[in-house]
Amino acid sequence: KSKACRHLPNPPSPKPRLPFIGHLHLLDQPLLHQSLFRLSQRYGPLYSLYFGSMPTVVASTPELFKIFLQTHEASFFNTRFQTSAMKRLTYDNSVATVPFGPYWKFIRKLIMNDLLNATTVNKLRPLRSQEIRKVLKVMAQSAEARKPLNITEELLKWTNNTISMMMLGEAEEIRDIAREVLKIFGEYSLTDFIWPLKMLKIGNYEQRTEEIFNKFDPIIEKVIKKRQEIRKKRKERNGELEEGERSVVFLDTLLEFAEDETMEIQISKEQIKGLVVDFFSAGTDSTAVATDWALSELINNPRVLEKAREEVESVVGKDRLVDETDIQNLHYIRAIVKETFRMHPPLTVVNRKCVAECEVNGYLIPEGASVFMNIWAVGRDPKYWDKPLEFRPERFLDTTTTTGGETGQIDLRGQHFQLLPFGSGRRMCPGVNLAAAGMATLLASVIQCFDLQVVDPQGKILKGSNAKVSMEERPGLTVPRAHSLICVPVVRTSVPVTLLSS
Ligand code: HEM
Repeated sequence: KSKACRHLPNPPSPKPRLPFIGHLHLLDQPLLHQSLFRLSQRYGPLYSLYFGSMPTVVASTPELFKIFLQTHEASFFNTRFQTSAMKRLTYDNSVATVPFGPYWKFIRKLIMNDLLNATTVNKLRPLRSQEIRKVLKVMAQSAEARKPLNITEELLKWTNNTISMMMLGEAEEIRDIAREVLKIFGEYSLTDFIWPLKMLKIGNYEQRTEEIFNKFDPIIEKVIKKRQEIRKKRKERNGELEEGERSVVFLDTLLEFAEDETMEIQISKEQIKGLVVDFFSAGTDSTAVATDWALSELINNPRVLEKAREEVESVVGKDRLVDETDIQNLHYIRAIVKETFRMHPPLTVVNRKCVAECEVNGYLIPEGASVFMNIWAVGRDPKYWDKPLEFRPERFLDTTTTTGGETGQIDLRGQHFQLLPFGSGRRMCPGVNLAAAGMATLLASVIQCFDLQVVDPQGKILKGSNAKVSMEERPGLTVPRAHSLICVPVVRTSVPVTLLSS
């Protein structure tokens, strides 16, 4: 311990701590955020746990989030926790977990300035619009056949295709394997927490990771090679895009950086592949899951749906489909997006690692400890939100004050510590604008075009107050609804069908 911290205790910790498993036996709920919440009611807003041999500190208030993410940002800057599958399948180069240092700075700058900056993202708007049209078309087909549609599955395809198209300029070949990668990222292996098991390599987790890697790697190699060819030909045409050729996608930019010998850091092929997996894992499941929660809340809250519909009709009208550029004028839809993130953050626990011991609220946070910030618990805490279990987007439009401040002013940019679905500070999610705009556009488009009729497991349409969907959660890479959203879409009479098939 450093001199200043020598006398300080660690945050309170449950007893006993067992050999090898530490406190894993206390995580008695299948959902981590719920176990952590339950323990916080007993041990307070700041307590410590051992995940196997990994020391962990759990925080459960916005005031503590601010201390960790802002006041002491430099001490909690580093790598988040990652499983062995994540390490292997991101080529040990995940930007989300790479330690703070020259490579992280370089790649983070590249992401912010060259990939996810407003100009590039705007240029790729036609690609995103096309992917939303595809979802609407599938819904329209299902409506015509009066057949139930697994909307959860369509949303996952939508985000997977969108990210893939923006990143690689194609989606066909990589789609299925990308889904497999995400699936194994969603499982965490006990062996990742308990070192004796790690040595024994219990279970077939490691073997499956290897199998997925061996399928993924040749596909991404092929995609890169294809893109190199396209770039070569484009160079021969002095940068001109060929008729029908897609815009410059993220991979083009990354390859250009890799070839540029004047760069301070020469990005390697392994690092490019790692970033591709990073974007798939960070951007697809999370956006699809959040949109699924939003649609489910709209089904269960017809008042909110009606109000959203009135807004879409007054801003967009009935003669054209919603476009991403409409979102700036759709205030209520944007409030629905925020309200969804408050109640259902896809990443329920924001995670950092302590790189330099420090004092927080009179306790010592030791170097090497993981910090788990339970943002899910704060989103539902009556201390910070008025009637937190009610889905009421209006809270983000009015200026009614709660203990947390004026909720009407709260945004998603990590400055309001009671709402942190995208984290905060220099390691905050760089995809926040892309994700929030994509979600809002998809929601507004579905609201404009369809009524979603809920069906029971036998496929029978439910009516009136029975037409509700379950809000149960299940564990995963992010936290999705426990059951797929299955509905029969019905085209609204006000929408010219020709718009949907064009
Ligand atoms: C609803 C959708 C999304 C949610 C809820 C979400 C949430 C998050 C959160 C909570 C973090 C950690 C932030 C922190 O520790 O302060 C993060 C990091 C990250 N996200 Fe997202 N994200 C979403 C979409 C996206 C998209 C679409 C992309 C890219 C296209 C993306 C790329 C990343 C990357 C690269 C990081 C790591 C940043 C770093 O460590 O420097 N995310 N995201």
